Amino acid sequence: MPKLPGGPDGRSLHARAILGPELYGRLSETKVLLVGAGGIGCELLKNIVLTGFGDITLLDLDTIDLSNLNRQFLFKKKDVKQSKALVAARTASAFNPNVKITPIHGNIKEPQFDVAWFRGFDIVLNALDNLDARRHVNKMCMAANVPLVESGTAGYLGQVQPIVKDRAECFDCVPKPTPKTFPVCTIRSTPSQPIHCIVWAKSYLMPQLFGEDEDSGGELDDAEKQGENAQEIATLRKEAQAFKAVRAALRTPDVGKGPSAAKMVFEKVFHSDILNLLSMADMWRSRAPPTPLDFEGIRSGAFVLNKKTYPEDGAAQRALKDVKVDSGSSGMSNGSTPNGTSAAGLKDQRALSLKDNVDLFVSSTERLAARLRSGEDTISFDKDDDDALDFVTAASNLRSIAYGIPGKSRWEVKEMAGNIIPAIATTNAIIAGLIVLQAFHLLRKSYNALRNVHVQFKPTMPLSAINMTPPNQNCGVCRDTYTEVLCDLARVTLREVVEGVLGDGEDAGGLGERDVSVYEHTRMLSDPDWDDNLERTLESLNVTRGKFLSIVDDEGEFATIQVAIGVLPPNHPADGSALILPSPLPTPPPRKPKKAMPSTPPPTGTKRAAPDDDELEPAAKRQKTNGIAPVPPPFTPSKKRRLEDDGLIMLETLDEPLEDDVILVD
Ligand SMILES: Nc1ncnc2c1ncn2[C@@H]1O[C@H](COP(=O)(O)OP(=O)(O)OP(=O)(O)O)[C@@H](O)[C@H]1O
Ligand SMILES: [Zn+2]
Repeated sequence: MPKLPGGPDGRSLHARAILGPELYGRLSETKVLLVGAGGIGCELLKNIVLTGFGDITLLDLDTIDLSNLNRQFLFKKKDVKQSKALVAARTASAFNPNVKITPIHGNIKEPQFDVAWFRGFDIVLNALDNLDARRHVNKMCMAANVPLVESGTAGYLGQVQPIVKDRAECFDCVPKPTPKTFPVCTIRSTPSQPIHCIVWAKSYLMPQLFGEDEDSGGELDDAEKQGENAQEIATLRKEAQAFKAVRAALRTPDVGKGPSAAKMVFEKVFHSDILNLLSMADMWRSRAPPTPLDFEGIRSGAFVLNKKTYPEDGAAQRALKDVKVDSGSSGMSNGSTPNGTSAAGLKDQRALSLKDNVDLFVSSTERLAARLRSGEDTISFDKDDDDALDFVTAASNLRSIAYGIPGKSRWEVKEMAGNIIPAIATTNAIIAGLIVLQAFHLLRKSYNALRNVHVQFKPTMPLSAINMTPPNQNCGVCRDTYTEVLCDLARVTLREVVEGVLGDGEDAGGLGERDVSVYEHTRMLSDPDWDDNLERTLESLNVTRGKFLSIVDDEGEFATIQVAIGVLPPNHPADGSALILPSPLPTPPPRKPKKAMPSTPPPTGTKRAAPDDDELEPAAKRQKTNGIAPVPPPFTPSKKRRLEDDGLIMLETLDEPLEDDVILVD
């Protein structure tokens, strides 16, 4: 048998043969940032360590949970509650003695991970699980001009997207669907599906009882504005007011007299509130009315539906009669299930009877109340918090019973309330492999070889590789011009930064005399008619390290300049300038001139999906601020927005009939 070369080289024999000596030689020096050490992150860390990447920074904000262990194989039971980044780095370091892994237990959005920090990497690999963090890393990579490989999995599906500024779409070029929302009144008065009851328990009841004491009136104001039933809104307002008493009871030590706090909550939400809603006869003309539940009656087994009040044998009655204990899905039995077990066996997957749900409601409410009394200020839903999950399971099932909707097992509630699609280790492994392949193309600068790769549920074609699409010209992230200033935030003013970055007037080749508006994220800090903030320091405006100032040309002729805010270097002399401007100054490219309207829409083959309104437009009109404003809904100062400000009409779809004086924005 031929002898493999020994020594340190034997380990890399295959990798070197496949990658070639040039790329392989560079890997040991390549600085990689891996964001996320979860399902994909663990697989990916193993891959890059074994491939020969030599300098890896691994960042994750979380600690290890027991439920991670089925797929996040770098962790063991003894590691539960420890930092994911630290444990993953320790385990994976042992796979290859030549690797240096720097673990960071932190949030990638923290200010110290600023543009200069990102610029220190040759490539960034995302292994995240949420849109917000993904968008943040995408923007930082655009600002730092570092290639990024973005990825995600959902059950059997997965995707890898290589991103390189100006050559391909960034993560934000294509708007992402916003999570499904439901009308307030469906959730609060007229649920018809299990998910409506789960959302009610998780996002309404739980915050009302265990969250911050705040007025929920805003949501109802909005519903009213949207034309929802005024009488119903008035009833819901009264209902919300009445929460004060039960909130207080939950926070008061039980003195052993009077009804328990859990019973008070039950009677309010499953009895009185339902009676109130029933009094609105109009509402129940075309839909089955809900049934008020009777706490003592259910516990004693005496609870029966009042046929006089509910003459129709509606869905509520059917649910109450429906005894199903044989499966984990959608069953709800009426009787008690002996000793908390069922034919189905597994505790979390069994169908809960009405009495089971009442018992679970009481015990979980008491557990949560005890936590409040022992010092926890607020408790919000977390799928891994057993007390919270029990509460949401029981409360949503009780509401379902009241409304004649099928119930859900604890397991199903966890999936639905946590928006969880069960993770599949194999999909994560395939995606992690594909990320490395795309990373090689980026490191070789073989841009023509880059592909968006999808793992799909198609036995005939489980993988699809799609050619890269050029950036969306309207993208409010990658079409902007990025620059950076270093400054002493306490000394430098907004005017100094803005005028410094714009430079001289147009005669001297700068943008200095143009009318601009300045934003920090969604906050407007100044515009040509409003300069109150210009003499204020960045610190006083809460414009801190890691944030961006967006300088938007009011004429819309030049691309927006995004100024990343950094701090002065440690060796900067104390009496030195408070501001270091970029050199050369940024030169944003001109925007495409506004085109005359073509009479027909562009051919469908080249038409991009119209960006989602939520992505591009603020729900509220732009708001002037003294720097400490409430955060309005996100928006990116975009071309579309500016055109609207210019008085142009924006069309929802290209199919809308065009008026004569409308300019079509391409
Ligand atoms: N802003 C962030 N900064 C750093 N790490 C983040 C950030 N947001 C998410 N993460 C990390 O990204 C990882 C994503 O991994 P994964 O999708 O497997 O989620 P998980 O939390 O491990 O598992 P599950 O959600 O299924 O319980 C998590 O470890 C999470 O802590
Ligand atoms: Zn983009």
